[in-house]
Amino acid sequence: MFEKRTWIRLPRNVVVGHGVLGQTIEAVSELHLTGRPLIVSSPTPHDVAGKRVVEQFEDAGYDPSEIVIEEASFDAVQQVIDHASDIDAGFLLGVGGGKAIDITKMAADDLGLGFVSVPTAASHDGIVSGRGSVPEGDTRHSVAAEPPLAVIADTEVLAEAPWRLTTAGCADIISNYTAVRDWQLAHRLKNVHYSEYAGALSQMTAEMLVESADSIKQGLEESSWIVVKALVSSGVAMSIADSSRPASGAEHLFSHQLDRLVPDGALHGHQVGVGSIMTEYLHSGQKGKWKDARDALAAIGAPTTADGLGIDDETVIEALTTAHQIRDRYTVLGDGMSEEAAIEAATVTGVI
Ligand SMILES: NC(=O)C1=CN([C@@H]2O[C@H](COP(=O)(O)OP(=O)(O)OC[C@H]3O[C@@H](n4cnc5c(N)ncnc54)[C@H](OP(=O)(O)O)[C@@H]3O)[C@@H](O)[C@H]2O)C=CC1
Ligand SMILES: O=C(CO)COP(=O)(O)O
Ligand SMILES: [Zn+2]
Repeated sequence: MFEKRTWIRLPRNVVVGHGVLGQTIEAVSELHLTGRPLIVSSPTPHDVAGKRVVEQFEDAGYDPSEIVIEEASFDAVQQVIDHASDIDAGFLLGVGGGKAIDITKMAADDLGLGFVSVPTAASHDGIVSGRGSVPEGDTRHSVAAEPPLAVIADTEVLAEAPWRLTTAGCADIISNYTAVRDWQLAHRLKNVHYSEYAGALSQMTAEMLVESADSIKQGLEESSWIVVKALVSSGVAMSIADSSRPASGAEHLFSHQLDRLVPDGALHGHQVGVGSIMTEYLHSGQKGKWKDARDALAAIGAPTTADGLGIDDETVIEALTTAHQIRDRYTVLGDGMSEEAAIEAATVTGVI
């Protein structure tokens, strides 16, 4: 008997483009959500977009409430849950970078309420995914959370964000190459389930971004358009896989470990980008494609070295040798690298 089943949770409305923040009410009303909206943001996103979202709901006759969280923590998730319960919220909107969006996703998951994602930075591919991460305690990687019912990505807002946030988003996408390689390796060696559709979509997303690298330039709104579409596509790949596997391999383990060792270090995307140079080397050797990964990152202005991340060489080696402990996810790091091998990989690739 045929017993396979799949359940893919995707957003109903993905609205991307110039000025679409002004269409928030339109995009949300199509979802038939009821009750009070709670707008969750962090300080800068609140100023650049959150206030406008609240005003739109007020003007449209809703009774919105808002909360501004300062940091990515379980306390912040709880604050949002408590506030939502106090005001009897009907649905949640997360307005911001990865921090605000993930906290809202996790709170919505706990509350069983609908969630709308309003990114203010094209900095990571969690804007569409049903994954949330709070970098606190031992768990640094994402866990299942409420996927957005709608995504409203205004390229005018995204283009005004600091450029480094956009290059971080590009690097998060470029890291899909090694993530897919790790996933395929785990499939071959450990019989981990591999989705051809999700793997192909994730890889194609990285290829298309790299091919468009010449058009990704500071000051061009078109760049935000290209990057956010790639972030959406990568998030869809995660939704198809029902896992972050298509977009997260050993380069992400390395980044999560850096977050443990250096809280408030570099941006997520920048860390995974540098990680992917080294893990590509581990996959394909000295004459392999690690130079392509490095050159693609350099072309869009993302860091390619420990210096560029502002992280010292010793910490990079410590993160590489201990990254496999982050979670039960088989990658090219296997049961862990020796210090000598880590120094070799980081030196040959010019990361240290
Ligand atoms: N769930 C998933 O699938 C994924 C989750 N992630 C997670 O996302 C996080 C990384 O996201 P990231 O966006 O880099 O982190 P943050 O949300 O911390 O944003 C980075 C910085 O950008 C600021 N910012 C955001 N938007 C603007 C803007 N328009 N103008 C000026 N400044 C702005 C923020 O300000 P402020 O300090 O005021 O908030 C913050 O200082 C990580 O925690 C990572 O784990 C990453 C990939 C996938
Ligand atoms: O960052 C992600 C994908 O880009 C999410 O991956 P993790 O599950 O490793 O947190
Ligand atoms: Zn990522």
